[in-house]
Order: sequence, then C-alpha cells, then structure tokens
Amino acid sequence: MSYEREKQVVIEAAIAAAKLCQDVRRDIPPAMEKSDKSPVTVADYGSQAVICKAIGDAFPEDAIVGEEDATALRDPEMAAQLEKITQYVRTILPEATSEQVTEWIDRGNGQVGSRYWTLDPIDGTKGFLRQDQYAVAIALVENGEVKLGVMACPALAIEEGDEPGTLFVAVRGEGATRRSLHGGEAQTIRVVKADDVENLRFVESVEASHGDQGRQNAVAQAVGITAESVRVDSQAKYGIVASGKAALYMRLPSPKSPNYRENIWDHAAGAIVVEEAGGRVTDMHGKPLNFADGSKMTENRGVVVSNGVIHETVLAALRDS
Ligand SMILES: Nc1ncnc2c1ncn2[C@@H]1O[C@H](COP(=O)(O)O)[C@@H](OP(=O)(O)O)[C@H]1O
Ligand SMILES: [Mg+2]
Ligand SMILES: [Mg+2]
Ligand SMILES: [Mg+2]
Repeated sequence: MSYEREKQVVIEAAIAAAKLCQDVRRDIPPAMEKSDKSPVTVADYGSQAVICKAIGDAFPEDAIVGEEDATALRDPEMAAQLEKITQYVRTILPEATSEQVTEWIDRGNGQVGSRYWTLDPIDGTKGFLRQDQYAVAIALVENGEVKLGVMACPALAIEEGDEPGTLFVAVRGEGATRRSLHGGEAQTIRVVKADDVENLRFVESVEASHGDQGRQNAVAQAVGITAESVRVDSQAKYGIVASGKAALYMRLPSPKSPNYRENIWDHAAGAIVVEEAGGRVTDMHGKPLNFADGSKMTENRGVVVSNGVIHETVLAALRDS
C-alpha cells in the first residue's frame, strides 16, 4: 500500500499550514501561555485547524491526535485571539467561521487506536517565536507502526544557498524525500555514510531544558564526534539527519524534569523520515519508540536518532556514561 491519497491530502495541508505559520511570523506574534506554562500562538491553532479540517474531510473515520485543543479559545476573554486565528485561516479557507475553526481544532482530540493520525501543528514553538527553526509535523500510524510522515520546515535550507523551506515526505518501505516548499522536484535522501567524516556531527535542541546537553556532548565525544553540536529547534533535527547533514541526534532526559515523557507528535513524522532514509531511531536504552499506546510514550526514555552505523556504539557509550 502506498498511501497515495493520504500523502496528497496531508502534503497539501502541510504546505497550506506552513504558509499560514510564515504569515503569522512576519507579523511577530505574541505568545499565549498554556495551562502547563508552555507557549502557544495563533499559528499553532491556525495550523492545527487547517490540517485537521483537511484530514477530517478526507478521512472522516480516522482519529487525529493533535497537540492543541480549542478549550481555552472558547473562553470569552480569548475572543480577540480566536478572531485573529480565524482571519489567518481565511487566507486558506475563505469561508471559515470562528465556530468552524474551534471545531476543526478539536478534531485533534482523538485517541490512539489501530489507525490514527498524529499532528504537531508547530513543533518548536519556542524556535518559531525566536525566528529560528520549527516544523509542521503529521504522521499516520497503523497498528503502532508509523506508515507515512510529512514534515514541513519553513525556515530550513539543507544546502547552503538554498531558499529556506523544506518539505520531507516518507512512506514505509518506499524511502524518504525532500523538496523545496516553494515547489520543484522531490529528491531521495539518505543518511550520512560511515566514511563521510565531514558530516559526522550531531544535533541537539536549542532549549537546554529539553535535554541533557552535558551528557549529550560527553556521549558524542565518546563515539568520536569531535565537532561542537549543531543546535536546532523542532523535528527539523530529524530532517537534518535524514538528509545526511548530521550523523546523530540525541535527546536525553533533562535532569530538571526527570519524569518528563516524550509525546508521539514530537517524533512520529521525524522518525519515519530518518528510518526511510536508512537511519535508526530508538529510545536511550535501545527500545523502539512506542506509538501504540497513548499520546505519551510512557515506556520510553529519551530518544537517539542516528545514521544506523553508529547506533550501537552510541547506545553502548550511553550505558557507560
Ligand atoms: N522537559 C522536556 N524535555 C523534552 N522535551 C520537552 C520538554 N518540555 C517540552 N518539550 C517538548 O519539546 C518540543 C520542542 O522540541 P525541541 O527542543 O527539539 O525544539 C516541544 O514541542 P512544541 O514546541 O510542539 O510544544 C515540547 O513538546
Ligand atoms: Mg507546545
Ligand atoms: Mg512539539
Ligand atoms: Mg507544537
């Protein structure tokens, strides 16, 4: 099965959502605060509305597990914010009403099941607000296995001199591609080869509190990566590994939040892009990421993403660290 229709629907939705996000960012959005104190913007909500509408219309039977929901937006105090979101959504869906926008956002309140979509409308909201990297990430999961991943990185250029804006697409068993968000041909991507010393670097989060940079750097050194890390927000890190521009992405539990568990929408799309480009994705103990049981990967700790060749060496260095 090549998921042709699924692919077409979400590629179109991801490109539209990425445009909405870039429109918002040109206007320098203020952040709102969620109940867990993390930031969210009108672009996160607008992106989720556009994508959930597209998926819900095309595949009404499918559950969508999205990061955001519209509860806060129904508060009368948020009317002005909801109106702003609706205005941005109307640049893509001209007839959209505020009521529809909240309804579309809430299509993302589905549950993990035998076939579901998971959506991060903006992964790396902090990067988005800093004018750095972010990603619109969509994945289709069947029986716990990611089958399709689409990831738009509006600020990412893989080759020096490229216009920023990269779209990654992967279908299980069919490889991974990247292309410019501005159009043009898709090209197949592959992870770093073992002898490609120049690209033997590693990537990690910009946000120190989303990982353990001390330990990440120690492990990288232990496996022979001497260059300093490249710090990048969002699942763009997966895209960089899949494109052969870094050999390793480590995300180890932060000592400041030892009970944190990773969300499926922060990894599903990126993981299939790397795997289909020939790489490997596990947690820090070598366990596969669990997309079968719920939105939090409660059985996994940390994430290790590599070109495959160095994976076991990294896991061994982690055990020793
Ligand atoms: N203590 C923590 N440890 C690891 N990840 C965390 C975290 N707190 C928040 N995050 C996640 O880190 C994501 C961003 O990752 P990165 O640092 O790679 O850019 C956030 O996604 P959102 O921005 O979609 O909320 C959020 O889900
Ligand atoms: Mg968030
Ligand atoms: Mg995220
Ligand atoms: Mg997000």
